[in-house]
Amino acid sequence: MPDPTAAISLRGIHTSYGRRKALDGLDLDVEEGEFFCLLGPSGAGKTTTLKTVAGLEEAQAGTVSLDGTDMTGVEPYDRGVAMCFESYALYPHRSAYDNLASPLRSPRYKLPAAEARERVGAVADLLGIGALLERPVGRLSNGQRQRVALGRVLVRPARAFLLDEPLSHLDAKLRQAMRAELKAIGAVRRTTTLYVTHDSVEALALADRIGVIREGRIVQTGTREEIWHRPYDTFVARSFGRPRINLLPGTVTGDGAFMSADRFFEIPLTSPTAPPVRSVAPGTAVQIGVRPRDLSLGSSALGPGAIELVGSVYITEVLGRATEVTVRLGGQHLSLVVPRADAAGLRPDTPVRLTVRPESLLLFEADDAEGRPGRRITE
Ligand SMILES: Nc1ncnc2c1ncn2[C@@H]1O[C@H](COP(=O)(O)OP(=O)(O)OP(=O)(O)O)[C@@H](O)[C@H]1O
Repeated sequence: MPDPTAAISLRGIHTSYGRRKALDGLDLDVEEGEFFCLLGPSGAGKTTTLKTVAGLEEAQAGTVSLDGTDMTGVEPYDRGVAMCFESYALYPHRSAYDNLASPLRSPRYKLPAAEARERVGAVADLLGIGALLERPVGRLSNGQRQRVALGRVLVRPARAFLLDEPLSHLDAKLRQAMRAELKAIGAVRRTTTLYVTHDSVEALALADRIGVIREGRIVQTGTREEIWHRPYDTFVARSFGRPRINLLPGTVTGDGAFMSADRFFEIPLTSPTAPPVRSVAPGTAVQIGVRPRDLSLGSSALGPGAIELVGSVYITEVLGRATEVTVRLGGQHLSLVVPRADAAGLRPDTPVRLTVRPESLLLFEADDAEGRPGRRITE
């Protein structure tokens, strides 16, 4: 059943292009006024989801409801959503102002000229293109054009904005600045926004909630905290955080510890502060997950109760003010990120002690033979 209170509600959406499944029973609810990021790798079905909401793509099965109303048979134009594509269509010979104002001249809005001017001015200022309004779009940089394209969506009075990777053509610095501005626009307008990205940093920065999509289905929906601390499976865990979460294969022992696959090290799973583990039969193949920033060098850094591991340095790599240290533990590698000063003097083969708090450990089922990601076992 669609959620009648949700601004956007999708149920059981199936879409195929020929024999290729793009959406495979997708369910999604975006609440009124929410900034919702749909995150997933290339080909996961993100653009198809947006097009389905906009009515540009007809699903073979499933329902789309907007504000509780079933959209079956409703034309895109009448759905009241504004969509911005990654590839943007602008009028190159017309000014940025004209490009921004033209949607407001459509019979749908017919805004009084003064109000249209005011809306265009406000959006242009937010997007940092206020000074470029007189210039023909053909003479703007790619980044500036992308902002005009985004502006064309944001000027419209819409029940929802559908944005497909709108920052993808911007350089890193501008992306960061625009993220903050987009967040501000969201907060001011309180217009429901469904935002597609494959960039987890962007999703974490912008979203009220995130939906992680894989192979045409939503794997997990949650706030950034829920998704970070309680990832549904190893796919979601790997999708967030750079360097990536360490996932080491092993088994569960009879006395409730994790034993690495090469039997080189053991990690207790029953410390008083460790998250409870669903009961797993001894011998079950599992993976232990530890994020690189949750590991420290030296035995005392994390206080009493921390778990200690002993290995040797494999390689170090400076990442600005921090250093990524890859440590060899028997046959496996574990990556940690430490302040640069802590890594000074580390050379390949230097013996090191690592510590981690029990509460930072995540336990997952093993990924299965077909590559299906293992689900989280820790509560
Ligand atoms: N018009 C089309 N014809 C054939 N196959 C398509 C078409 N549009 C999408 N697909 C396929 O459907 C699947 C989902 O595509 P979609 O564009 O929704 O993914 P995406 O998550 O947006 O990816 P990207 O980040 O690369 O844009 C892919 O396998 C894609 O190749």
